[in-house]
Amino acid sequence: MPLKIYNSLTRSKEEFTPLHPGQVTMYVCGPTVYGHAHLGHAKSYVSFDVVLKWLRHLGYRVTYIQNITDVGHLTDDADEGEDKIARQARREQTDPMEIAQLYTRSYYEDMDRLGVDRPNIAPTATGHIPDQIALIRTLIEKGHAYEVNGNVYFSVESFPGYGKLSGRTTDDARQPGGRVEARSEKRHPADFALWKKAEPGHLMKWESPWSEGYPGWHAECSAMAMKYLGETIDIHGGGMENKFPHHECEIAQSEAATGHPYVRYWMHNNMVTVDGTKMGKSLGNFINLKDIFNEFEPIVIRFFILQSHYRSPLDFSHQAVKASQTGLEKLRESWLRLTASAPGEEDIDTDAYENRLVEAMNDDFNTPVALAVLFDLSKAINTALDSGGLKEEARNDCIRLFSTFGIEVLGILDNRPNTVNEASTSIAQALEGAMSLLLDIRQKARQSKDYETSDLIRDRLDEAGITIKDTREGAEWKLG
Ligand SMILES: Nc1ncnc2c1ncn2[C@@H]1O[C@H](COP(=O)(O)OP(=O)(O)OP(=O)(O)O)[C@@H](O)[C@H]1O
Ligand SMILES: [Zn+2]
Repeated sequence: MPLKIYNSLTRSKEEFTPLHPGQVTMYVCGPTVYGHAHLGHAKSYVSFDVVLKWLRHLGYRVTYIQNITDVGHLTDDADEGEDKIARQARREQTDPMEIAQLYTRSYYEDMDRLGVDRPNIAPTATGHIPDQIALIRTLIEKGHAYEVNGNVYFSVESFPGYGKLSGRTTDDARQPGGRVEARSEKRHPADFALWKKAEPGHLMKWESPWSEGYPGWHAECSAMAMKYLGETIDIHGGGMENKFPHHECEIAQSEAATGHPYVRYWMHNNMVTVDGTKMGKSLGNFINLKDIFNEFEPIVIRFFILQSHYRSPLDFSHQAVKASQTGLEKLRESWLRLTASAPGEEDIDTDAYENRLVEAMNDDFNTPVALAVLFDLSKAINTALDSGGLKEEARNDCIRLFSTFGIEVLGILDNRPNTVNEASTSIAQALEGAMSLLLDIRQKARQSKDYETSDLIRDRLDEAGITIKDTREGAEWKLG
């Protein structure tokens, strides 16, 4: 089965074929860096990390761009309100650039801990002002944008495709965000700002042909995506709340400027919620990743996220993450037992498991199903190991499947020594307990002159690679 992706634009699962064979261009909206990343961000970026890893596993050369929004994202979607970064700078009594840099570093720190691969290019909005100005200039030249009092707006009525992603019409959008539009200088209430003239005292501002000001939030993604990936990109991702207005506006301004389709596959992740409400910085109900990492290993959070599909909502609770932790422990134990196991006679139909894993990932990156298959496989492995071990070939295939899907693609198992050490410690403790029991039983058998039982214990342990030595202090055991 070939890879199928749910395309938000056509509202259907489509077979994936990139524009250029063997190569994929992918753009995902990055964070607005005015606070530490929260669990909602983790869902978005872990989900797209798995998309990236699976595409690379399939052999595509993927160029992955994820921007950093460090200017232009206002507190209100309707082109009003304060810049989020500037507002935070005011609160922390520092420069906006310091805020942006502080939280950019913090963001990558958290994503690294979650095992999220860094993008090939991470362009910032402030680093691409000339590109945004060039895009706006083209839109004005082509009659899709107009200037009023130093502000530039995109004219939604000039672009018939406006609304094709979100399903909104320009009439629906008459009052973006459901509010009565305050600014009357727009020709149509749904027109959105491409450039804004800076108010007095505004710190982040640049020279432009229209005014000293700053770009609207939507302009940066179009300008940077097209600069690095070309006029038509294969995959564009982001959270579903960004379909409107952000992505709708991106489509309008990009396609109006180039005359070409902007994105072939639009992908949107669903939301992390708390008691059914979206987790968000502006809503104040967020849980910082740094705080969660004090309680749970980052890999547990990654596992928790991937246990639900990227297009499903994920409700956060401590109990739910604890349950994930227990589940992950089971997988880890099987993985460790498998790698430490000696060959035996048991067989597993690993092809069947592999087919199910590939099918799950090719079915719009269905990570919960892939994880369920890994659990089934781990049960089969445990049963085989309990019955004396796996045949060499089956054992190698199982190791390959765990490495490919558990480590490389899903990133929920690792080879990090501390994890292995933690797991080995618990196995060593269990072994210690079991051995002390066996040696006690053997001692009792010897005392009652039941040499048949005591020899049986010694010989069977010997076969299992454990040597018993009788000393004056009592019996001792060692591996090998
Ligand atoms: N609760 C959430 N669940 C899933 N994805 C989210 C969530 N919150 C944000 N995202 C996604 O993270 C990316 C970065 O979002 P952004 O930095 O604008 O964060 P935000 O917390 O939504 O900010 P704000 O609350 O101020 O709107 C976007 O693609 C967004 O859709
Ligand atoms: Zn964007």
